[in-house]
Amino acid sequence: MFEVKICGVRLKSDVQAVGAAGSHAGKAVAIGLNFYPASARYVDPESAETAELSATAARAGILRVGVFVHETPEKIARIAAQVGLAAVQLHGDETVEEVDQLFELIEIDIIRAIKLPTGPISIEEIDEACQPWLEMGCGLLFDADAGSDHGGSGKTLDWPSIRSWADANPDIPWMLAGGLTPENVAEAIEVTGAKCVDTASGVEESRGVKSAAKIEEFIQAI
Ligand SMILES: O=C(O)c1ccccc1NCC(=O)[C@H](O)[C@H](O)COP(=O)(O)O
Repeated sequence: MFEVKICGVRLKSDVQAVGAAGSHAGKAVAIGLNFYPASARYVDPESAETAELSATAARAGILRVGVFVHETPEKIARIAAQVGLAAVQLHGDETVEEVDQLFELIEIDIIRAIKLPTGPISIEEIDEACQPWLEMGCGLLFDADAGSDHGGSGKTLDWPSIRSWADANPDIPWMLAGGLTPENVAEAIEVTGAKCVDTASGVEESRGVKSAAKIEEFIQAI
């Protein structure tokens, strides 16, 4: 679907930076729009600014992924239609029943954040965390467990553990997140074999404020 997602984009200029960097590097890019009110990266789904952000991305051929934490399936479906999302990313502790209901309401992809500890973890433990979501048809995004913040922690996963799981499951597509930066993303890809990477804090000047230069460097480094 895409090779890189820059998550927590809040300004039209951020979208333009992602589009330009994607074109320079010849990469399929996506943006994450964060609809979790407690996040420093929150954008209001009802605002004219968000509609304009989404329209700017659409014109540039950039996919929009909506990030949600503990919203009702009905609200997620309404926002997805309103904003023109290509996928929704569930980053809380949503239940299988809630995700089942969401599948009834939307036809776009559902990405499940699999929040893992930052230390070494076995193939079996990762399998167990993924299994319910794979059975439902969700896409997988591996991220570092951010506790009550849910995401965007800047913490990295144990990449060799992810590689071991990926080698044991070569037919399952997945995405890598968690503390990826322009400086470490090439190594993360080399170690894990990730085909799709996601970052939020690694391309920011300060929490919630994206840097066009870091977005360019990150996408160039892939
Ligand atoms: O970014 C947030 O503030 C956030 C808050 C709550 C749930 C999810 C959130 N972000 C989701 C993402 O896709 C991030 O890119 C991912 O968690 C990695 O973040 P980082 O370690 O900062 O690159």
